[in-house]
Amino acid sequence: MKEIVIATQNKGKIAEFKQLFHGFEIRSLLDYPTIPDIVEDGETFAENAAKKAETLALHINQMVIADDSGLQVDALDGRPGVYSARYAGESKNDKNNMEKVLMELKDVPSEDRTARFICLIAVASPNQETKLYKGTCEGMIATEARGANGFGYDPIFYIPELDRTMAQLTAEEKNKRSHRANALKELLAHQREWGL
Ligand SMILES: O=P(O)(O)OP(=O)(O)OP(=O)(O)OC[C@H]1O[C@@H](n2cnc3c(O)ncnc32)[C@H](O)[C@@H]1O
Ligand SMILES: [Mg+2]
Repeated sequence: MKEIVIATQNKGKIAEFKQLFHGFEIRSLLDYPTIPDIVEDGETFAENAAKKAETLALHINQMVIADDSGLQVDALDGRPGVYSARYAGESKNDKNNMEKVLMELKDVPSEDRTARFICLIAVASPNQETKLYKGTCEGMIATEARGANGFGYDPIFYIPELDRTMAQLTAEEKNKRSHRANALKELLAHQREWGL
């Protein structure tokens, strides 16, 4: 089976990529435990995605994909943005991150709670220019967490058309409309360039 290496340690992302890239064997940073932590010090999703993909591609000398993603809340001027994973502190705790967003929005009326998930996928290969593919998914921030599927901010990300939060969708439903799925569609439109 063809193999795809994804520079992520996030088990939620790994599970989604396994479903999205069917027919491929998915490897991740969890399979390369000796590679030092990659510091995400970029100011944009694109910079961080490129850094993650390029760093691992150099270490293993083969093509690597990375995903840098996050939640952008309009009433918070785009926060948590690139700081989504660590919004409530270095412990990277999903529940604390969601509580912080809900607290910051406690006086914001429903019509002003618009938000989106953003995903930048970088593809890096030794001696090739890194390419970036973007996907988004529009929604609203709920007033409380609902649902147990997915990961990260999914329980507070409400999708009005479906009247459910992202965490109330099945994996299949999320993978049809998510920011990650949309970015991957862009990548797959170029898959021949990458020999996939
Ligand atoms: O860097 P890697 O190892 O890939 O894993 P990470 O969790 O640190 O990933 P990011 O740096 O891209 O941070 C993204 C954060 O944004 C949130 N996020 C991204 N995609 C999401 C999704 O599909 N649903 C809910 N939250 C998501 C979640 O809190 C992630 O931890
Ligand atoms: Mg990260």
